[in-house]
Amino acid sequence: MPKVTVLKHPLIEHKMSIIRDKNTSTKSFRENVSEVGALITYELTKDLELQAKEIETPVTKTTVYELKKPVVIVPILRAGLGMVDGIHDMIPSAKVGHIGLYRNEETLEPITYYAKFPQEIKNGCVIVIDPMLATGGSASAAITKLKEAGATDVRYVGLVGCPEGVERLQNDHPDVPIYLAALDERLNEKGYIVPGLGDCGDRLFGTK
Ligand SMILES: O=P(O)(O)OC[C@H]1O[C@H](OP(=O)(O)OP(=O)(O)O)[C@H](O)[C@@H]1O
Ligand SMILES: O=c1cc[nH]c(=O)[nH]1
Ligand SMILES: [Mg+2]
Repeated sequence: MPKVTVLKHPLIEHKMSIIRDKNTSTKSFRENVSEVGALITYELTKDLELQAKEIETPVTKTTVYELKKPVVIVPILRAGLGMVDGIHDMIPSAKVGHIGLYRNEETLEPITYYAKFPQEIKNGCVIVIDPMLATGGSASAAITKLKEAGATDVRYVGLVGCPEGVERLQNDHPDVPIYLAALDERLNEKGYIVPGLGDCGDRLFGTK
């Protein structure tokens, strides 16, 4: 089973308190989602491989260490876009791929409408982003598409998950570690996470 890491950090808890509040403005919601993305990146990347390189500081020659493999960030549209800037600020060399999925509101099955990945997915570390891990159908379908395109080192990052989504992702992709800011109680009858934060895409983009 892949590891599930639920981050425990006062700054993440505080930002989640703002994100979950239904009275938070679109601007503040967007800023806090991106900032939690940046904070999760620290934990998410702590096992990335390094390679040695010789450089000169203003004082002397020395050995420094840089990331060995390329990093590719792949947000699941739309809501995944909200965490891209925070993660990209931490890893400016990362390439960004995109996958567009939406859930059929009745069946909750994900429908793919767009996919564009850089070639580095084949030899790089691929970070799939979707703030909400609800049934897990969207994250699982996105990762399947990435693997079909050649990705081998994939990790998933989200804001809020629930037991149903974690179980689905673990079963479908046992090799993919999961990083979340919070693991909530359950899904409701409409497929929303409880207590959750509502519809993340709508709250990010002001569409409701
Ligand atoms: O785990 P799942 O049950 O698949 O649900 C999670 C998905 O639902 C939401 O997307 P939505 O379908 O609302 O599309 P949007 O991001 O374009 O709003 C969310 O952004 C996830 O992609
Ligand atoms: O609670 C949920 C579940 C799926 N998608 C969302 O945006 N929110
Ligand atoms: Mg979506």
